[in-house]
Amino acid sequence: MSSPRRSRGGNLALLASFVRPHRRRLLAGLLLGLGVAASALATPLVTKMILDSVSTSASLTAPVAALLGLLVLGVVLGYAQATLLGTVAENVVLDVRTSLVRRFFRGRLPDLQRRSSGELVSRVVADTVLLREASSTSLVNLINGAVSLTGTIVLMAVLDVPLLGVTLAAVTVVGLLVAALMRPIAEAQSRAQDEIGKLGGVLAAGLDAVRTVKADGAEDRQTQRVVMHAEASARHSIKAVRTEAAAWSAADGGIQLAIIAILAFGAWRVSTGDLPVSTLIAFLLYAFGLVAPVSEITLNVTQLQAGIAAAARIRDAESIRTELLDAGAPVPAADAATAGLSFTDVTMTYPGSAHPALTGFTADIPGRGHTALVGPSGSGKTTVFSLLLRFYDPDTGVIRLNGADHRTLSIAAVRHHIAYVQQETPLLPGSIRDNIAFRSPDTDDQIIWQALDAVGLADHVRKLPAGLAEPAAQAGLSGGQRQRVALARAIVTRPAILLLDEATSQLDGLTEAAVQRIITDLAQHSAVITIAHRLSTVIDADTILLMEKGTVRAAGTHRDLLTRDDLYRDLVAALRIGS
Ligand SMILES: Nc1ncnc2c1ncn2[C@@H]1O[C@H](COP(=O)(O)OP(=O)(O)OP(=O)(O)O)[C@@H](O)[C@H]1O
Repeated sequence: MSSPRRSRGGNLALLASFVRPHRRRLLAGLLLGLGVAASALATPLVTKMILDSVSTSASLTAPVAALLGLLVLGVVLGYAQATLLGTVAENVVLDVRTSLVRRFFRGRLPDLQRRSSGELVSRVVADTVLLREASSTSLVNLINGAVSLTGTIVLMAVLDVPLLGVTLAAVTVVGLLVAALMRPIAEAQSRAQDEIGKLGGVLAAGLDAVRTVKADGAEDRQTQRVVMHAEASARHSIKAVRTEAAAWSAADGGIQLAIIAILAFGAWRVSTGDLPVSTLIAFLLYAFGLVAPVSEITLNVTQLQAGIAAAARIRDAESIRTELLDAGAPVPAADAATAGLSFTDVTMTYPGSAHPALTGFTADIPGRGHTALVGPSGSGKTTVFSLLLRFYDPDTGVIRLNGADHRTLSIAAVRHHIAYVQQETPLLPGSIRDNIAFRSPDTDDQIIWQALDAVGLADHVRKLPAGLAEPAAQAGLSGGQRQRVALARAIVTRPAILLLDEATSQLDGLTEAAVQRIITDLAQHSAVITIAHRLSTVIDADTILLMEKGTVRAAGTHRDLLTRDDLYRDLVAALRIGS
């Protein structure tokens, strides 16, 4: 995704919006910077006083002391400014990182799925670094540089107007040249960062699928796909660096040329008696002093531009809409008449999709018992789960939970009511304990061990060097064991509804038996809804909902459907789940 391009004014306002919460400290940083600039500006004037004292044989003590005082003042104020601005910069980065990460985890699924996770990671990791300099140091240094430049020019005017004319001519030419180079630099920097975002996306996807990449011998091709973006980024960055170097050289060369012109013109005026030598020396000191603000302005404008582009990308990531997790009513208590779930004529089309995933889906699922969803690929089984978890809302129709319209309930309350075991069960960061007590981190170890026992993993975990504290990623868990960890996570919460998307593969005998036991056990007091992929699961289901093209084609028990539905018979035969 390329970053949005806006007007310069709009971009500066965008950058300012990140800085606004820190404006007081930024202002203090600016004032300290002005102090540094003032002490630097006063130095040549005091130098002139010393030179004049030499010719008039006056005491040198006061001007030398003033010079030392200015030196100490400059150093102290400079130190204070650097630490203050550095702290502001880190705080801006921390604020942005915190708000982005919060937004990503609270983001609506459709918005998140439109972006690659690698790109989102690069927003938090890389773009915030560019924002750091721009949002504090560059902004303040730019103002300091401009003030120093103006101050230097004013003091030059006080010293000698004809020499100032030479200086201004040089500064104007340099300024115009540098300004012309700024836009190409900004564009190249922005393109380089866009490529880094894409690189993050391709790299993360490739690493997620590293087993497939290796099995298919695609290491080099995959590397090339990532490196292609790194190369493109480097190409744009090199272009930016070259143009920046041209801007620097123009600025530096222009000022050096001005100094030579001042020296030649000034020396001639000294020789004609129009200019005292001390004035020429003071003027030259100011001319040398011009190098610093001019290069400061050049450097900070380029940094500011990079930061502005990063700010635009960060704001774009912030357009991910968040879920209002707590708005709405709690889930009503179940009574005999209303307990469970009902779908009435539910239709749902994924954003951007031409065909509905569910159409006229109607079903009643009791508050207790095992309901299995069976159907061909793409028939809408996962979509039913996504609607129940409120990852999406139906376009039309009503879902009721214990009699209450699902949409009037708070998302947090609905999800609290449900445990979800995905087909692909990624391990979460942290230990085995963290993975199982994910929903309630203070769950008692005894309950965790019971859950591990129920899924047949207790012996395996006991043998791990750190037991429950073993980092999950290092615990050497097979696909089936990972699904059992997810099952253990689901049952420690004693959910009112368990959604289980059964693994199509990876189920060893032990896992299959554990799944079976848990379904039977939980179904005594909860609604267990499975997307069933094996015979043992469907045979035991109290009700099977046979789905086709986003709707319920038939409902009944395994035996029922075997006798009366061709599609079910075909599915049973094709999946080899039938007897
Ligand atoms: N995020 C999405 N965006 C657009 N269309 C989607 C999305 N997810 C699913 N679909 C489409 O919605 C329809 C139903 O998909 P769903 O995943 O619910 O089917 P399923 O029965 O679970 O399939 P499977 O058994 O293969 O997992 C399919 O046509 C699918 O292509």
